[in-house]
Order: sequence, then structure tokens, then C-alpha cells
Amino acid sequence: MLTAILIGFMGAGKTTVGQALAETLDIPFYDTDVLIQQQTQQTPGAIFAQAGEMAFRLQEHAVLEQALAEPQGILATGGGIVEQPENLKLLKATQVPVIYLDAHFGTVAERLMGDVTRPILAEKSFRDVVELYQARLAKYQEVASLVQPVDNRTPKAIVTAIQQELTHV
Ligand SMILES: Nc1ncnc2c1ncn2[C@@H]1O[C@H](COP(=O)(O)OP(=O)(O)O)[C@@H](O)[C@H]1O
Ligand SMILES: O=C(O)C1=C[C@@H](OP(=O)(O)O)[C@@H](O)[C@H](O)C1
Ligand SMILES: [Mg+2]
Repeated sequence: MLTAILIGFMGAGKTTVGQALAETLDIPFYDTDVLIQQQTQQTPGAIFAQAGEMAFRLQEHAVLEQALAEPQGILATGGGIVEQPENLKLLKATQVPVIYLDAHFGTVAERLMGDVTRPILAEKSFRDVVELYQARLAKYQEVASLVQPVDNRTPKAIVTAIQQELTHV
């Protein structure tokens, strides 16, 4: 079984913290975006541009199911994992701790400013991104079994806090 699944908005640090946590625990690291890229030979940006968001979401659902079947590891998801009701069902049903990396909007906005690798940002106005953040917040909270605040904390400090939380699960 996986040790933890990280969820949260773009820029919360799921990929960064997930990788560091997997290294610390010496177990495999999986990231839905990387799995999609490996299986399609296309970046998320290219899939969004050529086939559209729904094609990306279908791939994302498929790799989530695959990753949930892995015998061990840490899984970082994409921020939009909560967009598909089927994914919400999977995340609620799993015995794997689902950790919400909780970042204030200001934190992610600062980190994502000027980012060209996230297609969702390219398509949306600032106002739309604020609305998306607000709409997704409830969904992250709905499926999370643990919440980890990440504002003004280093990835290392967050990894340590998650390790402590996991020992109490
Ligand atoms: N705790 C942190 N403190 C400072 N910068 C961070 C932290 N976590 C992530 N970052 C930076 O924020 C950006 C987004 O991180 P990333 O791990 O890609 O987030 P996500 O996978 O949630 O979209 C990267 O440039 C990363 O280096
Ligand atoms: O929030 C989203 O809809 C997305 C988040 C991205 O992952 P990160 O949350 O790791 O940036 C990536 O899956 C894709 O660009 C779509
Ligand atoms: Mg990521």
C-alpha cells in the first residue's frame, strides 16, 4: 500500500514535498503528472492544448487508479485531481492517508506567477484562478484525512511534520 497521497492546489508543493518525503522514507515517488507524461509521451501542457482538458482528466483518472495499486510509495497528485467525481470516490475509499497541503492563495499566487508549465493558468484570468481555488478548497477538505499547513515553511519542515502525523494515524 502507498504511504501517503498528497493533494492541494497548484503550487502548494505536492511534487516538491512528495519527492522529499519519498527520499526521506526511501520509497518510490509517483506523481500523476509524470505518470501521464510517461504513458502518453506528452506534457500536460501539450495534452491540454491538443486534446483538451477532458482528455487530460481521463488520463489522470487512469493513472490515479494505477498508482493506488502500487505496493509502496508516495503519490503526488495534480491540483485538478478533485475535478472528477470518480477521483473523489477513490480518494475517500482508500485506506491510504490523503494529506491536503493547505496553502493560502497568496502563497500559491506568488509561486505560480510567471509559470508557463501549468496549462490551467495559461487559459485563465487571475480572477478565474481565485474562483478555482475557492471552488476546489471544499473538495480538498472533503477527501483529506490529514491537513498540513504549508505557508512560510520549508519543504524539509513539512516533510518532518508529515512524518510525525503519519506515526499517529
Ligand atoms: N515549502 C515551500 N517553500 C518554498 N517554495 C516551495 C515550497 N514548496 C514548493 N515550492 C516551490 O513552489 C513551486 C511549486 O511547487 P510544486 O512542488 O511544483 O507544487 P505542486 O506540485 O503542488 O504544483 C516550485 O517552484 C517549488 O520549488
Ligand atoms: O490544477 C490543475 O488543474 C492542474 C495542476 C497541475 O499539477 P500541479 O498541481 O502539480 O501543478 C497539472 O496536473 C495540470 O497542469 C492541471
Ligand atoms: Mg505537481
